[in-house]
Amino acid sequence: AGCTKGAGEAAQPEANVGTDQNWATVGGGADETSYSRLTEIGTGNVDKLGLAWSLDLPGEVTLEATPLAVDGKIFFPGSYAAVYAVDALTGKQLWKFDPETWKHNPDKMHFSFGANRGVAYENGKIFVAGLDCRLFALDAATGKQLWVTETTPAGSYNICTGAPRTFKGKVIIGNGGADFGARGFVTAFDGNTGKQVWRFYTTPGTAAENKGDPAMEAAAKTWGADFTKAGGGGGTAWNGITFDADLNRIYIGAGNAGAYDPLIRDPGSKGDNLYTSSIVAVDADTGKYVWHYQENPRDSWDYKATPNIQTATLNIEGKPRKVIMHAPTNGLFYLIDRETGKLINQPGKTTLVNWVKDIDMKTGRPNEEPNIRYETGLTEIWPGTIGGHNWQAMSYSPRTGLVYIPIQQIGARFSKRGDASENAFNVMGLLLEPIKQKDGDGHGFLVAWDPIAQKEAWRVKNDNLWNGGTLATAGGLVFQGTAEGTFNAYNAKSGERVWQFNAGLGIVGAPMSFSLNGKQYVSILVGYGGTTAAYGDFMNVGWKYGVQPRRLLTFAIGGTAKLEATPGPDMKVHAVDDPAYVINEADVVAGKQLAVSCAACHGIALQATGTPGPDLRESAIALQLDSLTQLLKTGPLMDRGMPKFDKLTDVQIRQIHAYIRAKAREQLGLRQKDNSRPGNVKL
Ligand SMILES: O=C(O)c1cc(C(=O)O)c2c(n1)C(=O)C(=O)c1cc(C(=O)O)[nH]c1-2
Repeated sequence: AGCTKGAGEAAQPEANVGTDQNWATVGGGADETSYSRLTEIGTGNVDKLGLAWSLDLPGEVTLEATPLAVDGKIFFPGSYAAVYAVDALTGKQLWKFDPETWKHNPDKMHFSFGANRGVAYENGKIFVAGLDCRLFALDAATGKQLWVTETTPAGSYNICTGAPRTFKGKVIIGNGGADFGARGFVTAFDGNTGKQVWRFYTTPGTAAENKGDPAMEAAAKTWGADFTKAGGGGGTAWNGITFDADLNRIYIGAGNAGAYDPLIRDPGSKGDNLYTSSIVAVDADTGKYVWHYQENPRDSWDYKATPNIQTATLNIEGKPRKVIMHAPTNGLFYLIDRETGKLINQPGKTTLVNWVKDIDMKTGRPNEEPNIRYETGLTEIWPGTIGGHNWQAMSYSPRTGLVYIPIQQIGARFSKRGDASENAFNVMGLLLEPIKQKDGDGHGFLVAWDPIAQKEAWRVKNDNLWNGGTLATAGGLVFQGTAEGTFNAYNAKSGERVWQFNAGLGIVGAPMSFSLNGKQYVSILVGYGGTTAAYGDFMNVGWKYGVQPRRLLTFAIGGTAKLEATPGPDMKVHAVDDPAYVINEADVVAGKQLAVSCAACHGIALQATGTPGPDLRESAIALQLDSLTQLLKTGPLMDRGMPKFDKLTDVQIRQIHAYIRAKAREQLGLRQKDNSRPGNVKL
């Protein structure tokens, strides 16, 4: 298994990289390279690539998952973790399983945004985690539930949006909630029984809880005495988790620290706050700590190590090295020796980065730029909290030796004072908002990155910021969907766009490829969304709730199927006013604060663009007090993802209604725009 012939100097060993016939885990192979070894679809015939079939998915909203293809069937989760099984040849739905999270643990719907990043497969079973963090095992043949287990404690702020991964008869899942100080952990369960095998926490607990656990005792030394009282924690592993069969390890991508401001979450300390913003290697059988590499010591900016963690063997200066490749949200690209957890080379900057000069190669610690820790109260930082690269999978091709990263160029303003706009969120005492200032800000880029030279080979600019993950293939192609609804293929060496398909709706998920009866297919879920869709004012892509269908698309050479034409993007907000309605200003002020709970699904300051819920300024239900009251109190749309808010009083509902009315009038130019910020966001 040497280097691929004729693939150029940078070619790397291809054996065992990625996957071929089946695409049995969200990242393709266990190595999370999102690489297909199939070659039928290539640069020579991609112009003949066409739609083989499509499946409409009524009722779905955001679709973030990479589907799986196993032995002729495609499996994927919808927005709220309903699992679909589809015949891979015909696109016919075979079965659907719905975990009905809203019945089991409806409170968790209050801090959700309708997204699930994937299912796992092993030994004839499909595994999926509901938003409420119950983990289900299903019979892949029938969709029948085999077992279910709770993965988080009752009453926790953890939600589960990530894909489980399987390894050696086990299934592993993490959770989210760091922004609210939830303590992160991953748990491995027996795939046959659902019994817990081990659990690894990514931040320490109380002294009593840490006692006797060396990894937690070591981590606790990097936190002050009062962090548990202050509610500090985080490090939630809500996306990247990778199994390394060579070394029998699991790599955990731990999220940001919560609260973001270290003085709030960890008063009286200057510690690193392990294992937040770190990759942690643990033993796959026992969950015992092996090493960690912290990308952002004492994280203060919502930087997360959660993007997908790739494993590979690269020939570097003539020697095979077992590596991890990682592009976390902080904008750097890390090449790490996976045996030791040490950096192999100086991390490169994949996007606009202003928080760090470089990394000290002796200690592995960043040499931070001055005034990035809001020393003077206001800090502008690139990348911002949305990240230089977020959960959208990057891919790696051994044939080019390049990694294909869905990059974002975006900054954030952090402030402890009142100098922010209505787009700012006050998250536990710290104001933050995304900012666009420099050329290229607010755009995504498909970046081809050389991990050994630590430099860019080429980049393609996207029209919008928040785009899909990538697929690299042995046919010399890179596939990516975009916010504006195109599905593109590029020449993996040159970055030239060689194919494009209009998917009719923005894409955030990643494509995958599989082979059936000797023919290669490429599939992708179409369903714009994700947390960044809530920044409607900042980034209008024009997708409307309930207008463009959510779909699974499958392509093959010679495919001739056509998508039914549907309305294109509409940048206008069709706000509705009732001139007879008299706005009570005190209600608007109170309603604005209450409406913070609506932001994840209806947009920050009610500015929605492709969010999982409608734009309330256009919503017939929300604009009438009676129907809004009915909706919030009785929860008739809970099965569609709209929570019940039965703890709200009539007065509070009236206040929310006044705010919706006011925002509709602002939109129509009938009222002065209010750019002031809402109050503190704390659960
Ligand atoms: O701190 C957390 O635990 C947590 C969880 C999640 C999530 O569960 O999806 C996201 C984030 N953070 C986050 O910071 C982030 O940018 C993000 C984007 C998305 C998404 O699906 O679009 N989820 C999350």
